[in-house]
Amino acid sequence: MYVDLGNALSSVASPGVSRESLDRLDEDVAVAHERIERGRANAEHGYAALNLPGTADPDAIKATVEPVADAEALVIVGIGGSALGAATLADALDSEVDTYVLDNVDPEHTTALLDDLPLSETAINVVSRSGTTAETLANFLVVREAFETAGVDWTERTVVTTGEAGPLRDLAQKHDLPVLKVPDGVPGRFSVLSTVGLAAAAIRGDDLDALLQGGRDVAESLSGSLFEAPAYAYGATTYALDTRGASVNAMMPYAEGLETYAEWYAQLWAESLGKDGLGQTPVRALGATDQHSQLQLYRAGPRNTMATFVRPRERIDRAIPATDVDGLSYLGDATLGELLDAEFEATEASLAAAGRPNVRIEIERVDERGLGQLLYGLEAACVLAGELHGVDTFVQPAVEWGKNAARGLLGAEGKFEEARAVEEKTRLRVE
Ligand SMILES: O=P(O)(O)OC[C@H]1O[C@H](O)[C@H](O)[C@@H](O)[C@@H]1O
Repeated sequence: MYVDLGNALSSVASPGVSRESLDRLDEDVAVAHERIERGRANAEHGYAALNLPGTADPDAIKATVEPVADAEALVIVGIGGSALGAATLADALDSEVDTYVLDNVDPEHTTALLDDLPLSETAINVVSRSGTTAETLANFLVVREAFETAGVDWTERTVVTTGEAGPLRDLAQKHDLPVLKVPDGVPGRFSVLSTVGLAAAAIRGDDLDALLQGGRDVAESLSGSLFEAPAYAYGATTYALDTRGASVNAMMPYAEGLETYAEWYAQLWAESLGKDGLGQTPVRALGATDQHSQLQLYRAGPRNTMATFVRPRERIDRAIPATDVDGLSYLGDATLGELLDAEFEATEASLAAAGRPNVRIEIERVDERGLGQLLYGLEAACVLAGELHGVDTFVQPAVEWGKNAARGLLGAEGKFEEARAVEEKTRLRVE
């Protein structure tokens, strides 16, 4: 993973960070790095996730999913950190296994998907760390029933990924389902390189070793200086820009397969850093598509936004056929990849020319190793940014509040006092 901070410097952009400020910030990076290393060494909650490239066991994962290795289709049932990592891999990597993610409880969508799937050839990977998340459990019950109605034994087609205990673990034991344990100390949004993201990847036939190798590439580069560790360079620069007014960070990969990566990043950034009145709002964008929608705002709107560009240095390319149509002949000398790269360079330069901060992240190509680098790299960047901001990166109490309110409304057992806030809503109706 390569990071270029040039367009974040105050000589280019406002807000921007001076080279001298980065040098001073590097002392804080050294302190934060020590804290992170201590957390990793003691496998503390959250920090333990940065050990996954060395602790995940790809062979055990492959062995556990073996009963569904013949699947033609895969449904991942999960939400948030229990879906977005696997969804990112599925979006980016080719597989013969058609992969679908049920991470919402829209009945029309769920019904349409189940109606279309070849259920007897379909594998289910139901994923919930807590084993209690209402959306995931509800969707799983619906999927199960669809299999039963079609006369397909769902117990033969299901792999469960969950924590040590909980309702989903109980259900798996009752039906003797293959179960993968979510490792201790790994919050959902940091779990893609564990059983949470890798079970689906294994069913799809992705190269787990290369994914973990990508993670190791970045892990090995972590050091006490942002000038030596690309992941820290990114984390420290976003922190510096945020504290200087860039409260929005638009993630804009220039690769169609990385569209879901921007979604994954949005959860990582929002849930980890949005605390104590702090945080940088993540925005999902896609190059070149969103040049034609969002870019106007980023170049000419309020000076509160930084852009993060991600691009692979190599891609499988395709020539643009020659044409003699007036004004279009220049396209015939190019490839689609060259056009996309030109759009990328032009957009980056256009923001810099307007004094708008942006950072470039590159990988060699969108493959398992490159994805391992991008995923682990942003996790390490996020942990560093959390240290610099002084927030508790690994909790999400605000999300838990809403989960409790929804469960209370549905009449779940237990005291969900948050549900009362729904009744107490302030109303000013206009009809
Ligand atoms: O894996 P689960 O326990 O089902 O949790 C799924 C998701 O639930 C909540 O929304 C949390 O805020 C997320 O961080 C978590 O990833």
